[in-house]
Amino acid sequence: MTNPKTILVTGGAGYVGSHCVAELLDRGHRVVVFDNLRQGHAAAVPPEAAFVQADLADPEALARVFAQWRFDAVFHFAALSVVGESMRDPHAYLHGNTVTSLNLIRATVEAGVRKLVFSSTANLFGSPSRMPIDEDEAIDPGSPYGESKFMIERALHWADRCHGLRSACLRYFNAAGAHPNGRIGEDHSPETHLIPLVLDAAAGKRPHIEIFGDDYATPDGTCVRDYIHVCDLADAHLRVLDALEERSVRYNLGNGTGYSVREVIDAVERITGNRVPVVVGPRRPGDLPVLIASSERIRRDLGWQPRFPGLDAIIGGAWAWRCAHPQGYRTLAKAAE
Ligand SMILES: NC(=O)c1ccc[n+]([C@@H]2O[C@H](COP(=O)([O-])OP(=O)(O)OC[C@H]3O[C@@H](n4cnc5c(N)ncnc54)[C@H](O)[C@@H]3O)[C@@H](O)[C@H]2O)c1
Ligand SMILES: O=c1ccn([C@@H]2O[C@H](COP(=O)(O)OP(=O)(O)O[C@H]3O[C@H](CO)[C@H](O)[C@H](O)[C@H]3O)[C@@H](O)[C@H]2O)c(=O)[nH]1
Repeated sequence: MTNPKTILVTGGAGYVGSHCVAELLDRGHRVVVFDNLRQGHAAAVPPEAAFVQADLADPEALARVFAQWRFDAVFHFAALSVVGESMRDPHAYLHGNTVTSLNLIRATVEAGVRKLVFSSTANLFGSPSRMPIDEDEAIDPGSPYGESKFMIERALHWADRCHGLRSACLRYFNAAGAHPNGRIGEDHSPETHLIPLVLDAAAGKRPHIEIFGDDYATPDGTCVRDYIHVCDLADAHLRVLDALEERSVRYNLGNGTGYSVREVIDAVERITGNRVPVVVGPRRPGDLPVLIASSERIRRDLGWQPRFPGLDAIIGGAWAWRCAHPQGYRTLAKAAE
């Protein structure tokens, strides 16, 4: 490592953030995690990272952190991020996600930090005109969650124009998998994501998986998504840091291959060797039939390419983590007592 950097990671105790922290530390960087632990886990933050438990809604807590460390960049993962919840409580998302991000952007600008990498989402593309979806697709958020992410993208646009804060907006498609080091993985409460739910059903921890609709205009009638390994997302964050010397960027991040809900269930049965009981339910409001990313732009610009592109590798890693930590981070927290 020739040039170690100091990075502030908001939401670094969460799923994607903790994998990015691991990648940063592996590459010799210094990390400060800022997380309120509303969803994240202290046990997901390794001892090599400094940890501040605080809320982005608290500008004074932010000011203290920026006064204590001199950051080279900010990685901003912290957010409310459940699409369905945002449909039931739009204010929590339109207000909560934006106010906390505006606090962070202001503190970043005031501290003279010049780079910020932001977790955006495929939910910006609620009415795609073509598949796969590239960065020129029209923005039409599919939910208040997606709208809040778009509002933050716009705030970052103006922070660049007015203050020279360079940002990368990374629109993740479906993050999945677990770190090969076996220490970190996906543990949300409540869990809403398909792969961990199907794994729970395979492990007998849930009676079945409910398929949200099998009457879509897709080959088997179930929704198709582009699952991207969480470590490939982390790698993209590291690559865009250098690109930000020049200009702000936005990239769609996926593998470019779609898998249906039934294909995910079949893969889980194959990998675990267990049967997954299935119940077909109604469609979930807000779900699109197909979401597949074109990541040609980041491949071309930065040479990014997924290291774990296959569904089996993604599910296999997630299964290994769940087998090693059947209670998720609760297992680790107990062991540390
Ligand atoms: N997981 C996905 O498939 C996916 C897809 C697209 C975009 N994203 C985005 O990526 C980011 C990370 O997603 P994730 O799945 O890791 O979520 P997560 O809930 O596991 O992690 C978010 C972390 O932020 C923390 N946090 C939330 N609000 C905070 C606040 N006000 N102050 C301080 N900390 C706060 C939580 O405690 C949690 O540790 C989110 O911004 C999400 O919207 C995720
Ligand atoms: O119990 C379940 C859970 C999910 N699904 C289906 O599985 C697919 C994937 O659902 P997830 O909830 O795992 O993921 P989403 O595609 O809804 O959402 C993901 O992508 C969004 C962008 O489109 C957001 O960024 C969000 O944070 C991220 O989790 C969807 O078709 C959903 O209908 C089921 O059939 N049953």
